[in-house]
Amino acid sequence: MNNDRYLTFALGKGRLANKTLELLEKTGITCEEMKDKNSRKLIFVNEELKLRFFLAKGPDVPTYVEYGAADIGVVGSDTIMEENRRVYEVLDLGFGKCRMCVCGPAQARELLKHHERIRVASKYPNIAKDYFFNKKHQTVDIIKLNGSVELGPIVGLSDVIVDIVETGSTLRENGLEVLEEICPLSARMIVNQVSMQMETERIRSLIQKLKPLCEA
Ligand SMILES: Nc1ncnc2c1ncn2[C@@H]1O[C@H](COP(=O)(O)OP(=O)(O)OP(=O)(O)O)[C@@H](O)[C@H]1O
Ligand SMILES: O=P(O)(O)OC[C@H]1O[C@H](OP(=O)(O)OP(=O)(O)O)[C@H](O)[C@@H]1O
Repeated sequence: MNNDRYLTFALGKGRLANKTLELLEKTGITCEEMKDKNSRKLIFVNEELKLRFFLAKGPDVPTYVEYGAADIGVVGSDTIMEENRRVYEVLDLGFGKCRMCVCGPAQARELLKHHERIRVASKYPNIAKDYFFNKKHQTVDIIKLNGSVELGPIVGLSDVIVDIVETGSTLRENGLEVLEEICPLSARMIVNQVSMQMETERIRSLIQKLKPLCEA
C-alpha cells in the first residue's frame, strides 16, 4: 500500500451530491471547500487524508473510474447500467432510491401486451434496448431524448417511455402511469479495477466504514 498516493473520488453532480458528501462526512472524510456553492473550482483536495474529489456529470462518472482518472465513483445504478463501463460495483449506498419503469398512457398497456412494434423514448437507450430486446424479446424503435422524457407520449413522439420514477408525481401530473417496472435503483459506489488491487487496504477500510451507515 502506498499512503502517499492521493485517492481520487468522482462524485455525480445533482441529486446525489449532497447525500454523498453527508455520508462521507460521517466516516470522517470531509472536504469543506466542496460545499461552497459559489465556487467554480472543479477539484478539491484534503491534504491531511490524501484525498481528492471532483464533481462530474453522472454519466461521466463511470468513464473517469474506468480509465483510472478517479479511483472511486458514486453514481446511480441507472447510470452504471446505461454506461456499461469496466468498473467494480462495490456498495449499494441505499439513498437515491427510485425505479426504472416503462411508462405511458393507460391505453399503451394493450400495445405492450400484444408485443406491437412500438416507439420508446428514453434518456436510457441501452437500458430500454436491453429490456425490450433481450428480456421481453420485443422489437421496438428506441428514440433517445435528453430530458423531460414524459413529453414523448404526450406530443406523439413515442408510445411509451423508459424513465426513472421516484414519487410518481411527474407521471400523475401528465396523465401517464407506470406500465411495467424494469428494476429498482439506488446510488452505488464503484471502483477502478486496478485501484482495487493497488489500494486494496484503503478502499476496503472505506467500504467497511460506509457499510453500516448505508440506508437499508
Ligand atoms: N426523481 C429522480 N429523478 C432522477 N434521478 C433520480 C431521482 N431520484 C433519484 N435519482 C437518482 O439520481 C441520479 C442523478 O439524478 P440527476 O437528475 O441529478 O442527474 P441527471 O439525470 O444526470 O440530471 P441532468 O441530466 O439534469 O444533469 C439519477 O441517476 C438516479 O440514480
Ligand atoms: O417520480 P418523480 O418524483 O416525479 O421523479 C421522476 C422524474 O424526475 C426525473 O426528471 P428530472 O427532474 O431529473 O428532469 P429531466 O426529465 O429533465 O431529466 C425523471 O426523469 C422523471 O421525469
